[in-house]
Amino acid sequence: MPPALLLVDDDPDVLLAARLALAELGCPLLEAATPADALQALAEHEVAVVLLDLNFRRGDTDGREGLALLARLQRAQPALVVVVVTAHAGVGLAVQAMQQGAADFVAKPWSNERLRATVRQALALHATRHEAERARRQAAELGQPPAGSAGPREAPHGLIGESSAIAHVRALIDRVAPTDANVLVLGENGTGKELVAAALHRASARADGPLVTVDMGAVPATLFDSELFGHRRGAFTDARSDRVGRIAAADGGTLFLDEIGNLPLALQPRLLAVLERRLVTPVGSDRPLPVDLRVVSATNLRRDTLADERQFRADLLWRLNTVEIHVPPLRQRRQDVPLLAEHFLQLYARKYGRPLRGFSEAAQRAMAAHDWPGNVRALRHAVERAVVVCAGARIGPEDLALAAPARRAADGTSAAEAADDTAPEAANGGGGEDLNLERVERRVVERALALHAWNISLAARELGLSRAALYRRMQRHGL
Ligand SMILES: Nc1ncnc2c1ncn2[C@@H]1O[C@H](COP(=O)(O)OP(=O)(O)OP(=O)(O)O)[C@@H](O)[C@H]1O
Repeated sequence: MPPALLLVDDDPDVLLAARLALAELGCPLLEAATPADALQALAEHEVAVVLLDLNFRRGDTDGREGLALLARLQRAQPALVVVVVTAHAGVGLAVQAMQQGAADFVAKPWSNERLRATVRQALALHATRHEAERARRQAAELGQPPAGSAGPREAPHGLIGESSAIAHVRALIDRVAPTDANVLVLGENGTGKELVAAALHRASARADGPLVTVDMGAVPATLFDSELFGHRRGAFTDARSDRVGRIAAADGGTLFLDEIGNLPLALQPRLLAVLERRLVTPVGSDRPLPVDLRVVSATNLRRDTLADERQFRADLLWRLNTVEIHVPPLRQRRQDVPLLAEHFLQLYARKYGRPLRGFSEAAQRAMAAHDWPGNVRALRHAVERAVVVCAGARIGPEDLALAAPARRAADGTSAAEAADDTAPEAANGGGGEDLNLERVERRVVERALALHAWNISLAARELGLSRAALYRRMQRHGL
């Protein structure tokens, strides 16, 4: 159900007229005839926009009550978008309302077209505010918790864990962040490399500047120049307007080059040239622009693969890895599993409104024995899934649905081997071919991941999916 539009007026005829005019917008309409009704509607429903008649009490002409209600509505819900309605002579009042935070105004008698256009814009504004709020919450979740709310071992890096390995990573971040040194973050997929990059940015002198991420595995070679360097209008057929490239967008901040190991050899000199000269020339322009940025890059390739000049140019590597931070796989820091699991449990219990009492002992044992080939991301997905499906007060091993390789990994089989022989018979009780679409999909996703050593970009390419689409599937299957 989309959030509602609340109409506040004590004149039933005006309410009816507004209802008729706005019905075609397709969002739920609520009505309130008094301030108390309006505040109650706000408490009981998800409201995006309020259409508030400032002179909602008949005979009231100075709009005092309307303005007071405007303030109370905004206090109750800061993301709310309020459009005020005034009598035709009341433009001064409308201006006053807008100074107090109303987003727009409509004068009576209104034109239905204008009213609809205004409300449409208000709904769009609410969607933007809502999205910004969601992004803010997500950023907090990802490691920028609001002051005072972080757990003791979490702040300020957002990197949870008490293993000496993660303590070492945190100490390196502290030491390196204030310098302008380029940093290369190494580690398997899902170990937290992006969190490290974000932590470096936040703790640097560039924290007030932008942090711009480029997934080097996802930029098609044909769009590389335009995406990174930008283009001028008319530079090629589809260039209808100027476009700022990602590198210029990071000016004054940090450029995070994710999956740098996937940058084709042929394109590497282009990136190197920009990093060496600190000048970027948009496609179709002959004026290089100076850029001031710090580069953090990340890859899941092993150090020795990266050092192989047939894959990666030594001069580019040398530019990127002034400092290297290695984030170890979760199986090498198993002490972090309980803390991370507990953190994700609290996060998702809140998100899904499920007051769970923790993990059963068997679940804790299963998590401790698991190999976690997908690292922290897989743990996060497993706990989210468990929170959603758990029927009891505590999460059991069956809720976690750890993939077969995990359970076998505890007996010594490697995760990749086990992923490779996830037998269909296991799923359908031993006979015939298992054609259950969900299970087939899970197996295929698992195989692609195992085949590419959990390199998300390569597995996504193999499956013909975008990285985001693969992440969604991994999440659904608890991988
Ligand atoms: N130490 C940690 N504390 C809390 N959350 C973590 C930690 N490490 C990873 N995560 C979480 O795990 C998920 C994966 O982390 P992230 O995206 O940083 O990994 P990555 O190594 O960059 O993965 P990829 O190589 O696939 O892009 C994210 O949801 C992140 O918040």
